[in-house]
Amino acid sequence: MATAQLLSSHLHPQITPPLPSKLITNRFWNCNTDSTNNQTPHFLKMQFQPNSTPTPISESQHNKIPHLLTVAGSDSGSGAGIQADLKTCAARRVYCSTVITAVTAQNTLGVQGVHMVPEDFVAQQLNSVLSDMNVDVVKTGMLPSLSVVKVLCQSLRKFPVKALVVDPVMVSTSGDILAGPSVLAGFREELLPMADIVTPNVKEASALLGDVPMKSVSDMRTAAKLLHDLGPRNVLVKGGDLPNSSDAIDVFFDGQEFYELSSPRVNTRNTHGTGCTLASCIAAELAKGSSMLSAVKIAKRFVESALDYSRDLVIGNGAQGPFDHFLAFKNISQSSCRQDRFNPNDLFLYAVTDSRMNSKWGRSITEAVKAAVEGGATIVQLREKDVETRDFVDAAKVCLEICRSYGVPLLINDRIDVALACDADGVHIGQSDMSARLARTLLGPEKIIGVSCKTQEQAHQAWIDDADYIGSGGVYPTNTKANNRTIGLDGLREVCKASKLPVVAIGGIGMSNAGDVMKLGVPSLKGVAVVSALFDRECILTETRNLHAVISEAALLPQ
Ligand SMILES: Cc1ncc(COP(=O)(O)OP(=O)(O)O)c(N)n1
Ligand SMILES: Cc1nc(C(=O)O)sc1CCOP(=O)(O)O
Ligand SMILES: [Mg+2]
Repeated sequence: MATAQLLSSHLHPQITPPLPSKLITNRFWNCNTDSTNNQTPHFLKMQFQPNSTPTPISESQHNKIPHLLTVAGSDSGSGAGIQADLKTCAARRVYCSTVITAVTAQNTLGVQGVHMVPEDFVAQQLNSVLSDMNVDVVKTGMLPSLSVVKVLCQSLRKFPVKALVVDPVMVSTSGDILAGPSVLAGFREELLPMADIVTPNVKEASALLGDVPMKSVSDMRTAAKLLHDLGPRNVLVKGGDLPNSSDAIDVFFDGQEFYELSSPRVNTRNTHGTGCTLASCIAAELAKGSSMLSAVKIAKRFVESALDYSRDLVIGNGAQGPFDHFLAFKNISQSSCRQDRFNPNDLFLYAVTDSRMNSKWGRSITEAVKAAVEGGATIVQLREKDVETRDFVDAAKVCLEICRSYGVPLLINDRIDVALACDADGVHIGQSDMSARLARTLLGPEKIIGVSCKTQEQAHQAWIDDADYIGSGGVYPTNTKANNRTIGLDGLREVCKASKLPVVAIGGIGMSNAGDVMKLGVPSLKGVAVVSALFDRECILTETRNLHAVISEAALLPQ
């Protein structure tokens, strides 16, 4: 049941240099190469060789889809329970099978009736799915009796899975009791010790701990620690119901560190099913291979975006309506070829374009980008300060095709509108641009957001605001950006040490000093971002290859 295999480099990032002349990076893309049909996307795997032209490798045989089993109750109104889990998994592109523990008659007014499924039939459903279907992760919701908890634990011992996510559902959003006191004992003694994460809200956390008072974030931290003592590997105490807070603050505890994850409270009546959705989204991301913290952060973003996009939806006449799991993706997931998740190692060799340099050398943006990715750039940012918006969008669309064919993410500097218009993989924003928090709201949970940070405080804020990485500099003086304050290697080291996000160094970096930057040896430092060292040169392809070789060598050296 351990999640060791799920804990990727996101939690403890290390510089992972590509092996020279070997595979640099494998990225799996959900690509539907034929935009005219709507069949299930197949996977295209890209393989990069630093000293040779990258070649796409078709992987039509790659047929395994991450698989989640939800063990929960049915909600006739479809806002919560099994139905919410199915919708979440569909939105997150994970297969979901179901074991139904109870059938509830409910709507936006409340729960009118509960029909419990006999435990031997729950056992039969569990056996049917787990004995046959290669389930990756199990997520639990409403477990209406102690005997159902016991039956589930027996099945999990017989058919171990990669991870168990326990949402200790006890009371519905409308206040109706969905699990009695005997179930509490089952949770405490049998299920929680098997869980990789438990996700109570404050009321559930309080009940699990024998009705301890829960009034503040500090109480939530204490509760997270006490719940962790009951056996689950990770605890997420959700603070959405905590009074007197403009933000929804959740406390995540992994047994060693506490993380306070905050998101703005969305003002809407449509909150029915948020707990089920959050837990099934965490489980879905774990099934895809995310680390636990990364899965939790993605799930929070997903719920926040869905609530925001559904804030004015009207379904039913009661106090608490359901929300739309798919609306958030209406505008931003039209493209069938987008990267699933941000990989911090993509920051390794970060090429940032410059329109003035392209004009000087008589090159188009697209020619420059093509040469950089062919040379081994692992991520590209279009930093085109002097280009007309219309031309920028057109060029960005072509660059996106080029980058996607090489498996390289493409970000847009400053211009969220351009990023949205061309469905780029994300944006890079500075301290005077809009906040990363607002950019996240506009771009949704999946896009990559980078923020320029010169100080530890800015790095902390970027993390709070849900950015994916920070760019830190100027490490050395530069002519590319006017009046740019230089922080030096010492300043970079300080920011990297404080940053919970992966860092890319920028400013005056080139062949002569990139090695020194990479040798800094701080785990959060993932690579170098360069403009003139690639684009203010005669042959971008050669410069990129050479710089790649230099930083690969430096990253491999012992610190
Ligand atoms: C990777 C990376 N890091 C920092 C910057 C600088 O961004 P910003 O501070 O917004 O300045 P401009 O690039 O807009 O001049 C960057 N672009 N990329
Ligand atoms: C775009 C940018 N941002 C910086 C920062 O310090 O945040 S320095 C910089 C310019 C980097 O260009 P070159 O590689 O040519 O020095
Ligand atoms: Mg900017």
